[in-house]
Amino acid sequence: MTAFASSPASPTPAHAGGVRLLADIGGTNARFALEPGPGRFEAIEVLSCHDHATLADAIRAYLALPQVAVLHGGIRHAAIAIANPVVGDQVRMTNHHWAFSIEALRLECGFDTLLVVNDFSALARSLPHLGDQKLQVGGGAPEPGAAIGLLGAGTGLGVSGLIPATNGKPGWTALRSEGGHVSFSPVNEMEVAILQYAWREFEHVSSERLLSGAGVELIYRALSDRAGRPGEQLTAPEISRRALSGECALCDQVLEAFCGMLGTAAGNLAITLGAQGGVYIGGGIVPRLGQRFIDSSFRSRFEQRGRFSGYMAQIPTYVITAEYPAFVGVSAILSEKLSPAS
Ligand SMILES: Nc1ncnc2c1ncn2[C@@H]1O[C@H](COP(=O)(O)OP(=O)(O)OP(=O)(O)O)[C@@H](O)[C@H]1O
Repeated sequence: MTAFASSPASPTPAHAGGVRLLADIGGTNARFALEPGPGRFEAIEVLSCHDHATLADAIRAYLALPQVAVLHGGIRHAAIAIANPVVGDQVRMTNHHWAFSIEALRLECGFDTLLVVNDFSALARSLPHLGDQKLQVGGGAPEPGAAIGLLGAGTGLGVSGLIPATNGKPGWTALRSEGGHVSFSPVNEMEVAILQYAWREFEHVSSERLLSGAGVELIYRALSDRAGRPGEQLTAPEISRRALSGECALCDQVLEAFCGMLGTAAGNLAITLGAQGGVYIGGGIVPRLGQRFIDSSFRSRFEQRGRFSGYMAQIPTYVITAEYPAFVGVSAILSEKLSPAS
């Protein structure tokens, strides 16, 4: 478990319905926070999904932590962003074994309200509120009111976006997308070789199979095989570490391939949505690459679009630098659901 300092107290009023519980559940990390008042995130903790048999166990473990328990006298309202499609009451994670009924979980935890939404739909809702917690990587100014794209590589590849609200009100509608599962499209010989290697393991090679932590490891195996060193295995964090320290040329090639492929995927999303409001990159991997990502072929691959290269050159791309942006989105969704009763 990793603990982080609480955000500083702010003068926003307390929620009338008491302290709220917010969670962002990925295939590897379960991030929790308490929200005593609008936009105040406190007692942020990151638990490992693998340490808990069920999501209910992880929630109970978080709420019982001494530094958390002291801040709440029981939770009435909670919202969870989770890495899988959410349709109906039954939830089954794509990249982890947790599965549950939303209503059964609500009753088990004793909440009045439990909202469960897709993690990238929640993250998309946070984009208009990021302020300076993003870093622009190329392109011009975003076109006001135009669609916005979002993708993030972590345990999986999350995809979403924002389109202007269509109900006549100001604001945005977040897309419910499973765009990480589009078919991977190689654009050069090396990527064709990586695809051919991936076909040995998967009948359908989606973008997520390569643009994720497991994907970094697969690219490493593919390029090792191509270099005549088959069978080498390294974890994604170790590949990054060796690449960034300069001690492994092959690892650096893997990161370069990963960033280039992400550029193509981001460009595909931009051109499909007409995302002239920009494309945002989230997820756990890219922020860990720092300057190496900025210096990579990501942006040139984003723009490499034949007759549409000029169109793409105008579209800004951003790396999300906020540490816990999904809490902002999931908090807004819960507030909307409870408003004005709470
Ligand atoms: N330095 C690194 N370089 C490359 N990959 C990394 C690095 N550190 C962690 N990873 C990989 O990132 C993944 C975890 O990503 P993240 O922190 O976004 O988790 P998550 O929110 O649980 O994922 P998701 O929301 O996609 O299910 C793991 O596959 C891990 O191997």
